[in-house]
Amino acid sequence: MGSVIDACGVRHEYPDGTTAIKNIDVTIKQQEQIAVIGANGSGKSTLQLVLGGLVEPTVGSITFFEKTTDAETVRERLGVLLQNPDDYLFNTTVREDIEYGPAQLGYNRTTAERRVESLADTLGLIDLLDRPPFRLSGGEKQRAAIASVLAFDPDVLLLDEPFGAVDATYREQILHLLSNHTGSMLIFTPSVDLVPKIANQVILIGQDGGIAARGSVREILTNRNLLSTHGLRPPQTVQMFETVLPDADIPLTVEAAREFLLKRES
Ligand SMILES: Nc1ncnc2c1ncn2[C@@H]1O[C@H](COP(=O)(O)OP(=O)(O)OP(=O)(O)O)[C@@H](O)[C@H]1O
Repeated sequence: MGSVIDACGVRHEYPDGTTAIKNIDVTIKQQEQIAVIGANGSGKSTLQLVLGGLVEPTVGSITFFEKTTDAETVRERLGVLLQNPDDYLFNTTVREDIEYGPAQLGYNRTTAERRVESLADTLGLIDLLDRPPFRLSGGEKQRAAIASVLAFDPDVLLLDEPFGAVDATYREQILHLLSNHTGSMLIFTPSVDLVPKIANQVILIGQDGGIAARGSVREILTNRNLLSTHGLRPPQTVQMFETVLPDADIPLTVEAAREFLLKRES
């Protein structure tokens, strides 16, 4: 399968001399769904900016879609959601913000409106479409920002903490939208509990800003020593079952844990 992002020997230093990420050699292939986890300050957001083509690496190179190192030529194929939703919401109304993507893609008016309505409906934004984005709550802003990124229908999603300010109901809706995304997806997050629901692979960023490990969700999230070396803990279900079950059988989500317990009772 072809690669969508190929990073070779990447390092990024901020102007004050801080090295945020280093020795990054990573290939993201079509349709891979990867959670990039790491402790606070390990370099996840910087890696997202660099892999999303918004920041040039200080050293090394990024090739997009096996054809270019110039992110601007493939900008609309990369859906980058930054940590701060205010970075997306710059129009007069929420509707205009979400419509911006389909308009850029040259969709006709009816198709664009349908896309906006469908995303707004799933993300509970219908009644907020005519509001100025600055009059939204934190969670509403985050949902509007996600809608405006998904409206582009990009080939690759790079999402920094998409669930941060969002409540449980809309978290499920976002998970549902993301599970329908057929392209590649990278989710950058310090919280491991949702990872088994959204990803099938994990990249662990170490506290030195390098890739400490890459593997299946189960392989990485049941490895308590590896996680604790890099300032993280396994998901709660792993913490509950790790002394009771072998790693291969530990339920990774609450739903899987419930199923396991019900089966055991019957
Ligand atoms: N603009 C900047 N100038 C200088 N150093 C920075 C800048 N932005 C981030 N850093 C530093 O780079 C390192 C990586 O930061 P980054 O924001 O990429 O980490 P992160 O893993 O996303 O953290 P978090 O989980 O807290 O969001 C940290 O040491 C941070 O202090």
